[in-house]
Amino acid sequence: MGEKCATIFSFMLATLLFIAILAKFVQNKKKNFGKGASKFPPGRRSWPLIGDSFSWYSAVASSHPPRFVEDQVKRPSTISTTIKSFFFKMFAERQVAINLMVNQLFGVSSESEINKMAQLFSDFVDGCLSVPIKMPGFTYYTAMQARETIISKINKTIVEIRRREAATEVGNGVLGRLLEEESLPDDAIADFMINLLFAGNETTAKTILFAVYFLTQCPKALMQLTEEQDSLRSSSDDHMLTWQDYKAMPFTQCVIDETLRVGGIAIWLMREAKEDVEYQDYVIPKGCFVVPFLSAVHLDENLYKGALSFNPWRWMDPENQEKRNWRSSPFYAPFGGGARFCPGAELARLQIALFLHYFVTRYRWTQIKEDQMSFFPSARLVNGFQIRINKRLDELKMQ
Ligand code: HEM
Repeated sequence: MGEKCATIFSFMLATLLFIAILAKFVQNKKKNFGKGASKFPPGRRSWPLIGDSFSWYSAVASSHPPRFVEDQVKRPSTISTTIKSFFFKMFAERQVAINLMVNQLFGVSSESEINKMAQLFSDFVDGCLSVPIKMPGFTYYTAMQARETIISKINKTIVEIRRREAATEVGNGVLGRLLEEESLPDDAIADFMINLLFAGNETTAKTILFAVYFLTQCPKALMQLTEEQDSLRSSSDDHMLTWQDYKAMPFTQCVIDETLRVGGIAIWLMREAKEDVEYQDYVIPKGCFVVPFLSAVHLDENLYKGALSFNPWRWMDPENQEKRNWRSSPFYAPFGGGARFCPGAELARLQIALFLHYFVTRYRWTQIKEDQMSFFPSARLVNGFQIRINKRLDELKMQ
């Protein structure tokens, strides 16, 4: 019953929000039109109230989200504006990633503490993309409760670290390091920690999943990557990778780039025009949502030949070297760009490379169920990517 009420409330609130956004949109449109030579960017304006939510949903739930942009944009254009409002809940298939993040950020190593924190964080993430109703029974309410508990735990840890005067000791994770910066107030530190947990949580884990998925579909790439990683392995006695090893993985880097191009988990970004923005002959009116649709660029056949296929060798082509610069290329931006560029990009790439190294040099696997990508409610493989993993024969012999 409670759940039913929550659904009705959610629906009503969503409808009200749609209307409010629409009203704002119409108001802005009126205000900005007929102001001279400037015009609205090309493309459909979408339906009243529902916007393009249905076509958006059907595109992102498929394995080819750029279809949304392809359907919208009648002639080539890099900008598409639309009204959108959608509420969705994320799936909870991220335990391992959360555990790792909790361990690294807070320096917590007790398993029960990590699990408790991970559960709280999972509740928090679920509520971040839900209808904001702060009443018991609603996901948002649970999330806000979880957030409070996380903050109070962070504050307790801060007090404890200070009491032990252990902030300089290695092992306190990012939290300990932040405390060394005495100028930061405690609530800013707590906020920063929560943001980091949120941003770094699923991203790397999902990209690793997609990398293994693509490699499974492309045995030739898997073989070349394994050869590269095997050669690095045999060159060091203790099997520990060094920074030099990391820098000597050209093909692995191509695999990472291609994974981020075909299966980049940030398929689009969200911005709001804070003022009228002029772009070429057009004006994007203040208040409009602007959606830079990254995957529409990454999967554009005009930019990438055979854009839909996983082809890591394309990044060896001298013609693609300029395009490849993920820090500044307008054609390849898996980590965003500009002021909000992902600060975890280098770390994520390193983690992916390390994972691939240890995975392919130690294990073999077989996919046991067909799968496909979907990007709703978040990037995932619809059947959970079921594989059977075995230790490599040479690994077994060494034991
Ligand atoms: C493959 C993994 C990752 C991908 C594809 C990715 C992608 C992105 C993208 C596209 C943005 C820009 C969002 C926007 O412009 O609205 C972003 C922002 C951000 N990312 Fe990542 N990210 C990854 C891993 C990480 C990791 C591991 C961390 C932290 C440990 C992290 C922390 C952040 C933060 C804090 C922001 C917000 C920056 C700001 O708003 O100023 N990311 N990420």
